[in-house]
Amino acid sequence: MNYDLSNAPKSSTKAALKKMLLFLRPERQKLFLALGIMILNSGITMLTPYLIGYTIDHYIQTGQYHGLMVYCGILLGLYLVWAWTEYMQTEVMGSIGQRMLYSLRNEVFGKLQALPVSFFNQNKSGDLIARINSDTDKVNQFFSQSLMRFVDSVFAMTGAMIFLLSIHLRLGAATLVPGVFILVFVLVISPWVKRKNAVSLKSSGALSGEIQESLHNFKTIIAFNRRDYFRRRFATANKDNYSAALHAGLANSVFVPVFALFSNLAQLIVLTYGIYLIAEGQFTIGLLISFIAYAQNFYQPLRQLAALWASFQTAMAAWDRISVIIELEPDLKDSPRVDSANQVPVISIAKNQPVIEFKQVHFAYPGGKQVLSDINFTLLKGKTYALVGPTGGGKTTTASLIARLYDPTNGQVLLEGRDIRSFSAVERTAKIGFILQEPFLFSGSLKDNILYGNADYQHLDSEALLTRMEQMGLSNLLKRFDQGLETPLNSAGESISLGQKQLIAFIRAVLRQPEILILDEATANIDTVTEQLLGEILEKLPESTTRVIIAHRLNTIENADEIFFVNGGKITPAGTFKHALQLLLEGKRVS
Ligand SMILES: Nc1ncnc2c1ncn2[C@@H]1O[C@H](COP(=O)(O)OP(=O)(O)OP(=O)(O)O)[C@@H](O)[C@H]1O
Repeated sequence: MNYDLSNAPKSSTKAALKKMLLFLRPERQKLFLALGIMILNSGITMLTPYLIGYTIDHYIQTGQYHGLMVYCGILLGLYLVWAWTEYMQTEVMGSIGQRMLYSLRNEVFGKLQALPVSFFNQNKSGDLIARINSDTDKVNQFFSQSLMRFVDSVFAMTGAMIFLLSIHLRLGAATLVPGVFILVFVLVISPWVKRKNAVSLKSSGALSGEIQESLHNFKTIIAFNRRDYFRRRFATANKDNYSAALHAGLANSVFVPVFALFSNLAQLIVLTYGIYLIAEGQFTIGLLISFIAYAQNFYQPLRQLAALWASFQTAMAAWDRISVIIELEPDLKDSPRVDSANQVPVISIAKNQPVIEFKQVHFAYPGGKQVLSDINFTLLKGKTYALVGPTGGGKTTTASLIARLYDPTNGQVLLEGRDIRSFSAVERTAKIGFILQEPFLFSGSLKDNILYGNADYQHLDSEALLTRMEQMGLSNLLKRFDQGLETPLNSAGESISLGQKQLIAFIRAVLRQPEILILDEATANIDTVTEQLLGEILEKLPESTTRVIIAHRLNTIENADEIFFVNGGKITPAGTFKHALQLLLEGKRVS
């Protein structure tokens, strides 16, 4: 399946909005509350100019100062309520935005946890970080700041429009004509603006990807003195981002002068036409003052809408980048037997029975060439197997299929006689332990790292854990660490050696006592004395444990019960250790 997010199709604004509203469902009540407050706020904004005009015509021009005082009091009260609604709408919408940001990030991150390895092969982590971190914040900013002003503006404009048309139909209609031009302009220009914003977000994702890649590989960069090369690559990505951001900024700002021009035009129409109407005796000064205020109430928010519209377009482009992840369906689907209430009981099979079977397995990485074709072999419970073969021959790929990091493109992998896809992830990972070529460590203590994913021992204190490790012969390995179980580690494991990292991965996998233990070059960086110790520990594992060892160092596989030669898309039994050695030296596949 193609998981490349950079080629994902863009959705229409309407479809994107629909999906976004679904996401806002839990906030329905709060949104209605905010809407109520906004209506009150806009109602006051609409009413006050009319009251001012009325006061001028009825009390100031006639000299009735008592009435003037009463209306001033009413206006003061309304302004106080208006100030309260301003505060409340910021408060309510701000909290909706923050909650949305919180659940959006959880949702996207949760989806990433469910996606298969091939997704991460096809997308740069820097870009994914940008999507989780800054794109979600763009959506939040729209919700917590812009949406409220957006709705506010729409209300204010609708109210102003009603007042303008009902005070004087013709003058009102003439005042609104420039608004129609603005509307047409917005409709025509918006798709272009959204596109510019999408390009800008994409390039800032690419920039994060570039930063992440060079930070991740900083040692190699320094060792090979490739700083200039990466500086140039960064400069290119930075320039692309700069120019995309500049274009997006220009696109976003195109609204402001156009809106301002047309709203000034509207003021001109009100003044000239209004004064003409007063001269004709069809209009009063008070009404003209109200009218000017309403025209402002209509065009002021319209000007604001220009900026808000840009924020909306950015949020929509960001939402596209987020929702494409949320909607991804993992292609590593479990077969239905896992989900049924009457799950097939897992019966432990006896020693020397088939534990793993490959049946006509074909495999190719997405967009890549065929790595394995028509593979058939069986691994028996309790035996030790070795996979040997030249670099790039397909050993890790075979091991990844045994651990179901990928599904075959064709054919079937059976675990204990059942399609491996019919096991839940929990069942499968309890049975299979995989020590990868590059051990994964996270920040915390050595103890945290070796108990990672071990539900049985998670609760053990250090003393109980040490006793358990002693029984399994693992405690001797702790001598390779100054502070034993409490040795602090950072996420990249920079504070310890590669061999030490492999030891941690080894202890972690062995402690779980899986039924099948796969070691992919797991001891390549460990000295021969310690390696012997590891060999003894592997010997101590229950008799029923099946071991699959991938190693270039031949002494590691000397004691294997069976050796497979992996090369050129084929896996063939290599017979004795001597024969395997000969094949490796010849570097050719068995026919
Ligand atoms: N994530 C990937 N995406 C695309 N192709 C890949 C990926 N991983 C491996 N390959 C390709 O699949 C083939 C087999 O790779 P694999 O890692 O299984 O070889 P290997 O025998 O384990 O090599 P080594 O001894 O170097 O570990 C290689 O041609 C490699 O380029």
